[in-house]
Amino acid sequence: MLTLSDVTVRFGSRARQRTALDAVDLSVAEHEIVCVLGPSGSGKSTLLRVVAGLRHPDGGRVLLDGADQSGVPAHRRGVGLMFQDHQLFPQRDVAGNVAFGLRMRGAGREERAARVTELLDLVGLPGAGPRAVAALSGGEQQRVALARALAPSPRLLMLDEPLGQLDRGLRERLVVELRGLFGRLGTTVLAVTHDQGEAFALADRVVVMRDGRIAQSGTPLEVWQRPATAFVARFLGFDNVVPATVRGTTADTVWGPVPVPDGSPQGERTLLIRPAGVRVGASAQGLACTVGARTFRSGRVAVLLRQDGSGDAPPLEAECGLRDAPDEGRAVGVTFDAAEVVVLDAREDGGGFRAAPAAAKQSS
Ligand SMILES: Nc1ncnc2c1ncn2[C@@H]1O[C@H](COP(=O)(O)OP(=O)(O)OP(=O)(O)O)[C@@H](O)[C@H]1O
Repeated sequence: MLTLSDVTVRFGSRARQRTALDAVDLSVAEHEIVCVLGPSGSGKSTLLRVVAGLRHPDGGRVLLDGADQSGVPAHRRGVGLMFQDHQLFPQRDVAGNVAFGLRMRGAGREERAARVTELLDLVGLPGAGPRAVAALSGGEQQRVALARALAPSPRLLMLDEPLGQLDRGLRERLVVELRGLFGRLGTTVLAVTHDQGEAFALADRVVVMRDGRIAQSGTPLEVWQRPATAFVARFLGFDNVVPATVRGTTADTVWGPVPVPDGSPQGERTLLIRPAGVRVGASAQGLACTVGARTFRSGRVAVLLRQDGSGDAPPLEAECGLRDAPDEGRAVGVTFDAAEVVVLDAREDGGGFRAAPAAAKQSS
């Protein structure tokens, strides 16, 4: 349905040019839900704007159903776009907002009224047509914005941070509803978000962006289980990511030898140890560490461990159950579970990116 081929977008004058999209190739199949994920400034919104026709690419092509869109204005592309601040018209009631795109298309009064009723039922706001948008909660406004974007039956629906403004509980609920709704309607969706939890819950396929390029594309499970690079791993909220030399089923790391799964790539690599694979036991066993900070997270405890006698080694994060998490200051021994260790394909990719994982983690 949608193909981006070698799409490049640059901003600014020649002297201070910034490449927002750098030769991006991306395809979205009919009925597929693709979520583009990435830190602030990685090019997510620019990608949507190029597809919507709100920004012309400096290079490359955008194809919809095989047709080149250069020269096709935004309103002729048949794509719906919902922005993060939902931009409802405050002077119109709910029905007036939902009917907006239909009115632009010249639909008659009866057709509009029937479609508004259908859409408001669909998004769980039956009978809300006469209500003033200012009197709606954030979540209700979000549903109205969604109904408005869906009303003209766009062949492709694009969502920019669709649930960005909402509190976490509501977001988690709405994201499940959205996935169900798109599935029932067979809507093709391209959404962008910086929230990995949202992307993983909504998408059939996740595309991770970094500096205007695609760092990884795959199903949520593929990306979660096997991040392509250290950058992707860190963006997903994993902090136990270190250089390693892999020989056979052992990796040599700053934390000493770590077992890796059979058949892992060999040589100079980057290692990811999931917190669930860091086993905390009695101090006589394994790597000697001292328990540092503990953080409660979704019914589990993230425990930061400092390796004794090694000021240089980064802290190790372990995931413990609520009842068995060791107290701060306790001396423990750490062993590793190879099943939770991933040898990443390339050596550390320079992705010393540390700012976003904290934000990404909060929502996980
Ligand atoms: N109109 C513009 N003029 C100049 N630079 C721009 C413009 N729009 C975007 N950029 C730059 O292009 C890059 C990509 O921006 P974009 O808005 O696509 O990122 P994003 O991933 O959507 O970020 P966020 O999550 O913060 O919305 C950034 O470096 C940004 O500063």
